[in-house]
Amino acid sequence: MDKYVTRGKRKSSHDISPDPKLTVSVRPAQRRDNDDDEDEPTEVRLARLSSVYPKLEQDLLLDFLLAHDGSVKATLDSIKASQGGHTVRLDSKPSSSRIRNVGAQTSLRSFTIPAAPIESQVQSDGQPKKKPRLLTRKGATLHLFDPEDISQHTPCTIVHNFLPEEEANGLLRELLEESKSFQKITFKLFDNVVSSPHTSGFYVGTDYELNQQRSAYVYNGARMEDVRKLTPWLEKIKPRVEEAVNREIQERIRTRYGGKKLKYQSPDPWRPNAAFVNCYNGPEESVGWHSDQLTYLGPRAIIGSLSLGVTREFRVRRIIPTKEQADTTTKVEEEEEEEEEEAGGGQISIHLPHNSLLVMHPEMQESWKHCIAPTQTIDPHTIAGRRRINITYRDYKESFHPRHTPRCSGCSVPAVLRVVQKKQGGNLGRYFWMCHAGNVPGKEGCSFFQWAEFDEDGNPLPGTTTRTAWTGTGANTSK
Ligand SMILES: O=C(O)CCC(=O)C(=O)O
Ligand SMILES: [Fe+2]
Repeated sequence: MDKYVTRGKRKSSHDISPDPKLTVSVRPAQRRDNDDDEDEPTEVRLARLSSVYPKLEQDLLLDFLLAHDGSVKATLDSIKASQGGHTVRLDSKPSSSRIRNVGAQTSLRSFTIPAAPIESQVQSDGQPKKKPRLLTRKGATLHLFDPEDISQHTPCTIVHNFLPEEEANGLLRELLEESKSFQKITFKLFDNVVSSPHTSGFYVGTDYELNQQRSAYVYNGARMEDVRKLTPWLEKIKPRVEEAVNREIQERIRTRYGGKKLKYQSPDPWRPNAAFVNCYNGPEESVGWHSDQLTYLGPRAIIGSLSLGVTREFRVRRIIPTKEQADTTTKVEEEEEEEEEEAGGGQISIHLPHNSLLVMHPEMQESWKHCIAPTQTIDPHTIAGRRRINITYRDYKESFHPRHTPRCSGCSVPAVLRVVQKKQGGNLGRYFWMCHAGNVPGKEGCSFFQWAEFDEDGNPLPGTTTRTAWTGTGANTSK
């Protein structure tokens, strides 16, 4: 019972935060199911809803309740109003798969957030309108299914049923076979060597890239030996992903950034030339909270992520900044940050079904973290069984090839690109290069540190190679 949503600062009678001081009030015998009682705990409200709609799952009822600020009356009115005309027939016997199915979940917009056409999100002066407030509470998870909700409230967009079915299945079959030889990634976390709780493989397009990856690029302080050529299916769908991601990028610029790309975002089309393929074999396999490495992608990186097989939850949470804004921060981001700060920073869960393409937009890696949460159960997939395959297509930029980027002279490991994600020191949002040897099993890090400077389009500026001793700026560890 720890999933809650709060709206704005309103501490109203409908604030449904779990307050340990609240005692379960005894419901007066004559109370009608649609009366609201200020002191009533969520459990009791849920039980009242459940008594009217016994066949609906508790999770779904809770979602509805939360979408109505905890008001049982408003929830019941809304459900009644939705009967007959709505996509989900709430009064009919719900098959649990239908209710839980991504395609069948109603959107939050349908309930409390006025549905606005995309165009109307941009004001006449070109500035994006403030989005409807939808806040997550610390320690709480807000589940989003609807593409418009996801686009509004996260730095991601999603395309369901992305490929024709036979192609998605062909790709899945091929990668399930490939995944038999995938490895766990090992890295050093503080003084321990840890390995990722899932397996992965890395693919590039050409022989030249393959050689470069083996001889020049460094990951977690080590060379990657197992680099593979894109498989026929990975190669085949690459142009589709490219086309869709570029379309989503333009759509986002138009509808969310007021028609102008973000500072440091590349104006060039996104061109995927590498893919990490992840395999999660069973509900317990996962990937922990992280931001993806910017080192070879540059600032404001964009990633196209295709999911196949078992549906899993992709969780995102904003890294809470302070009021001190860095100059890279956009107006949209400032507003979102303020909201998050007020809310105390919860997490949002995006459900990724088979054959869905998730685009991680340029706000994602610098300001948010993401993970694939371990879970108790999964719905087995007809082809994949317990497994989920995920492909993250990436655009490795020539200007971020290790031959162009700073290298630490104290040890042989090339520097990694990071961003200051914490307020201390007044450098929030600034990029820097640092030695990654501290993350290499068996190697100690050195103090190499250097601020990274880019032009408006995210290209490294020449002559920014002054070496400075590492003093600690509150930077966060990347994956
Ligand atoms: O499996 C996923 O959807 C995400 C994987 C991921 O975050 C990564 O490869 O960096
Ligand atoms: Fe990631």
